[in-house]
Amino acid sequence: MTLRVAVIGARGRIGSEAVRAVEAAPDLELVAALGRDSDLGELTGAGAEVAVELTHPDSVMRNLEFCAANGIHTVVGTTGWTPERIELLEGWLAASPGTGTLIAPNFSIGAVLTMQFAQQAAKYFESVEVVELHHNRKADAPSGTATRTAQLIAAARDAAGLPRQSDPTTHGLPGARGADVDGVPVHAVRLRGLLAHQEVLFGDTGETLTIRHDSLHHSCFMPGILLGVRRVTETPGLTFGLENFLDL
Ligand SMILES: NC(=O)C1=CN([C@@H]2O[C@H](COP(=O)(O)OP(=O)(O)OC[C@H]3O[C@@H](n4cnc5c(N)ncnc54)[C@H](OP(=O)(O)O)[C@@H]3O)[C@@H](O)[C@H]2O)C=CC1
Ligand SMILES: O=C(O)C1=N[C@H](C(=O)O)C[C@H](O)C1
Repeated sequence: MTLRVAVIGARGRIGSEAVRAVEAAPDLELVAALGRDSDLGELTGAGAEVAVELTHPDSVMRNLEFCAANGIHTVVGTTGWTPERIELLEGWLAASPGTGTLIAPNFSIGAVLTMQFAQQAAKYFESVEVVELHHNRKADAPSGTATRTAQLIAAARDAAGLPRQSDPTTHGLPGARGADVDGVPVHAVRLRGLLAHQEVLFGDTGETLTIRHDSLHHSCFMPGILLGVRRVTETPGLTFGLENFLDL
């Protein structure tokens, strides 16, 4: 028995790679590949059991509302997650018992480990900054991965009773110290030629620690997407982060 899978955002950078990955998986069947102009009814018409959502922060909510209402499980890579959006999604899933959604800020194993290592290091260093670097066609900044990394670092520091970090910078151009994500400065670089990269910089007396991850090709996201597709059908409700499906 194969699992019937659809990809929404099928012509995009990651979506087109996901289409190929699903087609190549013997236990999965690609039953629909939707672009911006497609009718969401194609999902139900094709009998999709799982939809992989890889579109744009402006599109993702409408697509997920439709999927939840129709009992279609979703694996979501699209960024733009706020507490308000998560609450809305949880409401749609609550009204559709048995339906599961995985939101993964990053599907690559290296990025998931980067977040875990950063969380682990967070309480040992006074200073921490996140630098994310992406291709220049990216829709948003900071990246979903950098935002999640900073949130995890901040939570680890709060749990250890560490104060929010501060420095004596009082003069300069707005933005020079990056965006403030839960007290952690996050800097975003956009450069033609890059794909997706992140450095987490830690500093304390006489030493620094740099955790760096580089995504060099969209293929690095595929094992995570396929794992999500296979696991989400047996995981009702919202799961946030691929680490929940990994044995780390
Ligand atoms: N979690 C992860 O590991 C990863 C997440 N991402 C995220 O995935 C998202 C897509 O990234 P990327 O592929 O680079 O972006 P692209 O712009 O290359 O692709 C997005 C695609 O979605 C299409 N699209 C937009 N709205 C809709 C809609 N309502 N229905 C169907 N299709 C739609 C676009 O069509 P059109 O071109 O006509 O606008 C486009 O083909 C981003 O949020 C990105 O941050 C990316 C890589 C990894
Ligand atoms: O837009 C991208 O390319 C990526 N988006 C995700 C993010 O914002 O974190 C994941 C990865 O960084 C690639």
